[in-house]
Order: sequence, then structure tokens, then C-alpha cells
Amino acid sequence: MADKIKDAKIIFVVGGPGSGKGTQCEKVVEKYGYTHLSSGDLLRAEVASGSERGKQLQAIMQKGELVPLDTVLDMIKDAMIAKADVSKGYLIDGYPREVKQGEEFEKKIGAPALLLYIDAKSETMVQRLLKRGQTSGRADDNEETIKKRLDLYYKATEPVIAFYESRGIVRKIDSELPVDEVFKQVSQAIDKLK
Ligand SMILES: Nc1nc2c(ncn2[C@@H]2O[C@H](COP(=O)(O)OP(=O)(O)OP(=O)(O)O)[C@@H](O)[C@H]2O)c(=O)[nH]1
Ligand SMILES: O=c1ccn([C@@H]2O[C@H](COP(=O)(O)OP(=O)(O)O)[C@@H](O)[C@H]2O)c(=O)[nH]1
Ligand SMILES: [Mg+2]
Repeated sequence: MADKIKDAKIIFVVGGPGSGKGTQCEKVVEKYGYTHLSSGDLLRAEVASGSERGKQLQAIMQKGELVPLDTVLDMIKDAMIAKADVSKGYLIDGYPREVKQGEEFEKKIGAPALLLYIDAKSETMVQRLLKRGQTSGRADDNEETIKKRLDLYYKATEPVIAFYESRGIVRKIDSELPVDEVFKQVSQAIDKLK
């Protein structure tokens, strides 16, 4: 089964909380037909199911901490396999969160062809998340948890970018611009893949 996804193009989408990963991924789906898998969305779906595991996940996410690596990886892998027959490629949004997650992903699934580094200033991210929090209903879109997510991003996730930079697959995207301008940069990076 895992063989099916071995040859598919894999794009990691990495950036801080509220940097615009989800917004850009939606546009990529529209234009390129890639399969979008947001690690956070998969986790939130498990929480919404009301399962015992979901309850444990919710407690971790509400604190802005990271859930165990294997949990997320298994969810992503299952979701990838489910789409293997129809997928032109995969956008793995919000993953890897730490270098170890990337290493495990490659062992179990495959290597990414590109890492889109969605870059915005921390003040920008905070402002966007507070605004989103007015309507998102997300338990982690509050001031206290936003701060923790940001801290963890700089500590654990930024090293991921350096790790893949040495392989030459990182494209830095300036996400301070209007959404369509950001998407132009994203499109250019994906077009180069072909
Ligand atoms: N001005 C501006 N706002 C944006 C841009 N991209 C996203 N936003 C807004 O910023 C907020 C966060 O965007 P998301 O796409 O949800 O961010 P994310 O990186 O997926 O964040 P998480 O789901 O927390 O990982 C949303 O309310 C968007 O409307 C952008 O390029 N420019
Ligand atoms: O690989 C992952 C992805 C997400 N999360 C958890 O899910 C939350 C929301 O993730 P998402 O990517 O939706 O939002 P972000 O924190 O980037 O704004 C995070 O704060 C983490 O608690 C996690 O533990 N591991
Ligand atoms: Mg998102």
C-alpha cells in the first residue's frame, strides 16, 4: 500500500501559527489539484469525533504543545493512502513540527520534493490569529496559547527549515504580502517542480 505513495510528489508546508499555510494550501488545491492534508485539521477531526484519543489530543493542543509524533504520522499516512489513487501530489501542511518528525516521515513514507517556508513576522501572526479567533472557534486561538505556539515554533520547528535547506529544497515565501501576491511566489515554486 505504502508503495503507491512512494512516487507521488510531496510538499511540506512549514511556517509559524497563523502564517497563512492553510490559506495558501487551499489555493494550491484549486490550481494544481494536489491533496491537502493539514496535520492540525486531522487532529481537530479526531477531537471532534469525541473519541477517548480525541480527548487526550484536545488537552495537549489547548496548551499549545505537540502531540506524540507517531500519532500525527499515522494519521497523515492513513490519509495519504486513502487518496493514493487520485492524488497528483500531497501538500503536508503544518508538518514536520520538529526535525525528528521529518526524519520519521521519510523513513515511513518518502522524501519531500519541496519545502514551502511560509514566513511572516511574529506580530503579524499574532494579529492574524487573534482576528481569526473571533470566528474560528479554535480553542487554541487565544492570546495565551498563541504565545506558546509561537515559542514552540521558534524552538522546535524553525530548525526543520535549516535541516532541509542543506538539501536545497526550501523555498522561502514572504507571507506579509496580500494573499494573491503570496500565491504567486508559491506557484512559481511549484511550477519549477515539473
Ligand atoms: N493579510 C493577509 N492575511 C492572511 C494571509 N494569509 C492568511 N491570512 C489570514 O491569517 C489567518 C491565518 O491564516 P491560516 O491560513 O489559517 O494560517 P495557518 O498558517 O494555516 O495557521 P494555523 O492553522 O494556525 O496553522 C487567516 O484568518 C487568514 O485570513 C495573507 O497573505 N495576508
Ligand atoms: O504535527 C503536529 C501538528 C499539530 N499539532 C498540534 O495541533 C495544534 C494546531 O496545529 P495547526 O497546524 O492547526 O496550527 P498552528 O499551531 O500552526 O497555528 C498545534 O498547536 C499542536 O498542538 C501537533 O502536535 N503536531
Ligand atoms: Mg492551518
